[in-house]
Formats: sequence, C-alpha cells, structure tokens
Amino acid sequence: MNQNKTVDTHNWKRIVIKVGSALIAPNKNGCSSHYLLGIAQFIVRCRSKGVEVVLVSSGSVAAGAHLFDSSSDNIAVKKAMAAAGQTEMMATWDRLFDFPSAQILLTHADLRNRDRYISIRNTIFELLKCGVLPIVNENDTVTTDKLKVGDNDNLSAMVAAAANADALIICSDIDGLYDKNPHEHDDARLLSWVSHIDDEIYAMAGGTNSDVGTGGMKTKIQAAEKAVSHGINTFIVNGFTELTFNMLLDGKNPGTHFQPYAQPLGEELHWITHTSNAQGEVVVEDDFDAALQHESGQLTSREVVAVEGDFSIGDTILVRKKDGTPLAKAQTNYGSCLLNYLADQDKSAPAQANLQNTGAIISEKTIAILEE
Ligand SMILES: Nc1ncnc2c1ncn2[C@@H]1O[C@H](COP(=O)(O)OP(=O)(O)O)[C@@H](O)[C@H]1O
Ligand SMILES: N[C@@H](CCC(=O)OP(=O)(O)O)C(=O)O
Repeated sequence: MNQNKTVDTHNWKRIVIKVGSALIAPNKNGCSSHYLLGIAQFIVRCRSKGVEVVLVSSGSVAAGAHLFDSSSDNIAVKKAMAAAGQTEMMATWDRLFDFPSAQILLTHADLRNRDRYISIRNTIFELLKCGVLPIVNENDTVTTDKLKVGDNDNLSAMVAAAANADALIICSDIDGLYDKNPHEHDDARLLSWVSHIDDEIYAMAGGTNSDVGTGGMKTKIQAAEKAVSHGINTFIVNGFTELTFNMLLDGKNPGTHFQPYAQPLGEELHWITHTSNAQGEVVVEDDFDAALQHESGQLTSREVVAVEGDFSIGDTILVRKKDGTPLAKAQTNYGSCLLNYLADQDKSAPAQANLQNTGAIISEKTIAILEE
C-alpha cells in the first residue's frame, strides 16, 4: 500500500461532508457547537473557493437523547429522540452559517426507487445552484428495518453518488482507518492510503466503541467502496481537530484516503449496484449465466424456474441460479404476480404459452452483472 499524503483538491467542484454523532452531541447532552465550528468554517472556505458542499449530518438521536430516558433501548423512544434532536441539530448548524440551509430527510425506500432517487438528485442540484446548503439525514421517524439505510456512512456514499460529488469526507472521532481497532490494540497503525478495498481491509474494520456512533469502521469501509466505484475520492478523517480541515484545504491527506476507480461505473449501473437493493428474486437454470452475460442481455419467462418475493414493475430484483449463485441485479419490467403466472403458463402448457415472449423481464441497460 502506498503512503500518499498529497491530494489533488484543485479540480474538486462538489464535495459531500459526513459528520458523525460524536461531533454533534459528544455527551448526549444536547447539541454542542464545539466541534461543529471548525467543520462549518471548512464548509465556508470550500464554498468561497467555488466548491459546492452537501452536508450529511448524523446526531439527531444523540442530540435529542437528553429529553428522554437516554438509557432506553426502546425503538419508539429512539425515534422520538431523533425527531426532537433533528430540529435542535438543524438549528445549531443554521446558527453557524450566514447562508441558507435546507433539510433533506431520506430513507432507503426513497433512494432505491428510481423516480424518487431522481427527484432527490434534482432537489440537491437545485439547492446547490441557488447557494443553499443541503443538510441530509435519515428520516428515523418513518423507517422500519426494511425501509432504512441504517447508518449515515452508507447514506453519505449514496448521497455523494446522487450528487455526483468529487469527494466524500467522512468526519469521525478517530484519525482514519487503522489496521485494527486502536481502542482495543495499542500497536494499531493508521493507513493513509487504500488503493483497493478487499476482504483484508474489511477484516481490519471493527464496530463502534462509542455510545452514540452507529456501525464503526465497517460501515465506513462499505461507504468508501460505494463511493470509489463512482469515481469519488473518499476520506475518513478526525473531525475533532481543525488541523484536519487545514490540511485538506492545503491539499494534504489528514487521515485515510481511498483511491477512486479510474473507470467508474455508469450512473444507472452504480445506482442499481450500490444504492438499490433487491426486492425479490428470479431463479434461473444453472447454465443461464452465459446467456445473460454474452447474448442478448435479456431474460424471458421461459428461462424462469421460480419467482420469490413480492415485487412490482421497476423494482430491483436479484437473478440467481438454482444453486443460489447470484448472477445479476436488475430492474424488472414485470411484477412478481404476473411473472409467477407467466412462468406457470410456460411450464403447464408450453404450446399455448403465447405470453412467454411478451417482453424481456429485464432489459440490458438495467442489469448489473455480479462477479461470481
Ligand atoms: N480498524 C479501525 N480503525 C479505526 N477505528 C475503528 C477500527 N475498528 C473499529 N473502529 C471504531 O470505529 C469508531 C468510529 O466509528 P463510529 O463510532 O461509528 O463513529 P461515527 O459516529 O463517526 O460514525 C472508532 O472510534 C473506533 O472505535
Ligand atoms: N440518523 C441517525 C444517524 C445514526 C448514525 O449513522 O450515526 P453515526 O455513526 O454517528 O454517523 C441520527 O441522526 O442519529
């Protein structure tokens, strides 16, 4: 691994900054502007250089905790903390800027739906065009396990991709990624530069040790993986110290820098691979992959062995072999009900199965082939 300390920041036109809960409400005792001041100054200086900024701010649960029984693990209480803490957090950020900011609250259900995703993108672009700072968080009040992203590291990467950002800066309570959790190992070493994210990198990343953080380093690596495949320079940095931001402004790497892909995935392919998740599965014969990858890139009901889950037109599905091997993620042109019907028709009365070729279940343009 290279130890690369310089960063070519001059070409950055747009960045996403993610701020962790420990920086917003370090003691779970309401919001504190102590650490936010340095981050706000960094945002102001970026904007004055013509760099557009989107902020992804965690901390609503931590900020609202002091109003409730903070020892409670009850989900409804956590959601109440988030709802109350969100206004306090937005007010704290707003006080630090002399330009307008805008609140965007999202769930994964919004991001994985293509139309809603486009609407989110367009809103972000419009806010940036008018000089308004978008401040994004997960809409914790309405989420359920099935609907949520669950951590703001992954959310920030999805937002960075949606915003077409040049860089994602994840501000945490630690200097970057170490080869093991430094809170548990005295001999842990900081990695300045990661050129490729693989199992070895994931093995270094542990969970959180803090009362307020979600996901620890693992979700930050997942976020980095999403972002670099979109061509986004990704950093994990220590948000507690102003030196971090001075270094970034000087084109120096203050933490861990993840190298972006030289040839990023196309916009729609990236979305289907890294933002959308499969709502159901279409099972095909074990010898199907060659056809999918090398022939028409299309799948018809004739090839379908089974349909699993409940999905609608436009949803993302997983195409997999009978033996379980995942082949592709794709947007479906059929809902699961009709697809089940078509697949049954093909099996029970092949001669009359005139519906079988009514159209491709998935179309070439919306397929992400998965590596075996
Ligand atoms: N290999 C590692 N390198 C650095 N930190 C690690 C590592 N493994 C686990 N961690 C933990 O991840 C924490 C940062 O994640 P988290 O608590 O979720 O913060 P945030 O609120 O900024 O998202 C660190 O404080 C540390 O306890
Ligand atoms: N939506 C949650 C975000 C939780 C979260 O991901 O926290 P963190 O690990 O500190 O970024 C909140 O605002 O509390």
